[in-house]
Amino acid sequence: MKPIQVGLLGIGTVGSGVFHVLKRNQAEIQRRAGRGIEIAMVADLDVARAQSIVGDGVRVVNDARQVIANPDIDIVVELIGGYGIAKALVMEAIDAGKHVVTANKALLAVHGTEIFAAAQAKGVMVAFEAAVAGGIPIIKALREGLTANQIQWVAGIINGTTNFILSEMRDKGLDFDVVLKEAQRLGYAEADPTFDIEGVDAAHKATIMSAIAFGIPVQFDKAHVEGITKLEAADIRYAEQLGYRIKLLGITKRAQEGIELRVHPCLVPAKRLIANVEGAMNAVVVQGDAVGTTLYYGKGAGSEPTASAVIADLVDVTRLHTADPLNRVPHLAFQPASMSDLPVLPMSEVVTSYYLRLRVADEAGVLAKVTGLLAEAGISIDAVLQREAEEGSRQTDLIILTHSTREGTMNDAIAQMQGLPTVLAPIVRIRKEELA
Ligand SMILES: NC(=O)c1ccc[n+]([C@@H]2O[C@H](COP(=O)([O-])OP(=O)(O)OC[C@H]3O[C@@H](n4cnc5c(N)ncnc54)[C@H](O)[C@@H]3O)[C@@H](O)[C@H]2O)c1
Ligand SMILES: N[C@@H](CCO)C(=O)O
Ligand code: NA
Repeated sequence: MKPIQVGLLGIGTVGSGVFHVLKRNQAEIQRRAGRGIEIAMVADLDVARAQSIVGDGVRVVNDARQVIANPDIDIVVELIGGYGIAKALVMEAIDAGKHVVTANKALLAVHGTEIFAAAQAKGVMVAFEAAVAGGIPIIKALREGLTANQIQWVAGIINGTTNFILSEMRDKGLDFDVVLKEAQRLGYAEADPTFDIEGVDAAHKATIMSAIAFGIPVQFDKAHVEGITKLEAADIRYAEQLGYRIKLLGITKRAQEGIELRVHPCLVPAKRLIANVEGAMNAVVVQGDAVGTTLYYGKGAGSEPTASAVIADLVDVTRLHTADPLNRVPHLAFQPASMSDLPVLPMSEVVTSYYLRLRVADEAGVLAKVTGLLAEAGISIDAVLQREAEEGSRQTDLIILTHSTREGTMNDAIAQMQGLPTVLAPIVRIRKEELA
């Protein structure tokens, strides 16, 4: 049988990895797919660079629409990125009856509902393993491997750039800006690195996992998004002293009244495996009612790790190309007619535990006032760490770890404590998850 014909839109970091791995492992991949997979055409704005990657045997154009219009192309792989031209091209490819493979989490988190509906109507597949945690097969695990389970929660380190920054700051005492530059140099960061450091990239990925875990539409606009730019070195140190590490986590949870969907820095017990995931590595923990806790670990970014996921999708699409469109694995794991309308909860309804740091006057009775306000709010305390005032200073840090409470309740309690004359600076609050 003729190899399935693939058109690549964009041959940068990920696209070139796809080309090289497909070439290197061609025979093995064909044995798995049951059919050859051939990159027949490439579109990139930089035609000369693209041609130098693929050699003379592959046609390179600068207009992606020529790939979509080519009747010989069966699968279009979108590796341009962003919500702009990439969205138009993906919709046009679907409209032209092509299957689509993409690594573009931003696109799917924001426009996924429209894209999956169009693909469903047209009877084509949109595959996106590379969009979440790069090479880690987390989409496959959630959608297929864990399909027997009621998923209870998913929590992950799903942005390599920020995990790299936190690791380097902690281990080497380097400054944020220095480490960010290094992450960019190493190719981990997004084209616009604010997406990484402000938690947006992780929220894109958490949004996609949330949809698959709970059978809800993708709703990036409902996600709570906080990055690492406001984290202070003092909190990283105090967390360590209390037996925790601070990680930027993407979390989605099934709660009583709806679904939690949030990205923020989080204290995690240092003894958990995920707390020891360092550098640019990613890890996702999934809790299912039947399977219990499972952990997925690996490279969430980079040329060949991401290509590994793109090619897995190419193999899946190749295998399923001839299958009954109504009997394929559904895009969001649940049958389109069986999606749930459980709401994504506002952050005030999220239930979690907290680390609080208060800069307080070093005088008698402060601790009693603060703990009194927490007790009045019904928030119970897990641990307290009071620093000795530094020589010559009349201020000190008071660190409190709490048990679980509603975020709205905590907001009110923080406002009350902030009003105390002995609380001298804005209270630092970092959420905490035991993840067990
Ligand atoms: N780099 C990673 O580690 C990684 C990991 C997971 C997912 N992703 C996602 O994969 C996608 C690609 O990322 P990348 O790192 O390879 O980006 P990149 O910038 O290295 O490559 C993008 C390529 O697209 C080309 N391009 C831009 N506009 C084009 C257009 N209109 N028509 C044709 N080509 C065009 C560029 O010339 C470039 O070669 C993004 O959605 C990204 O979020 C990347
Ligand atoms: N910028 C992303 C790339 C992989 O999606 C990261 O740092 O994880
Ligand atoms: Na993946």
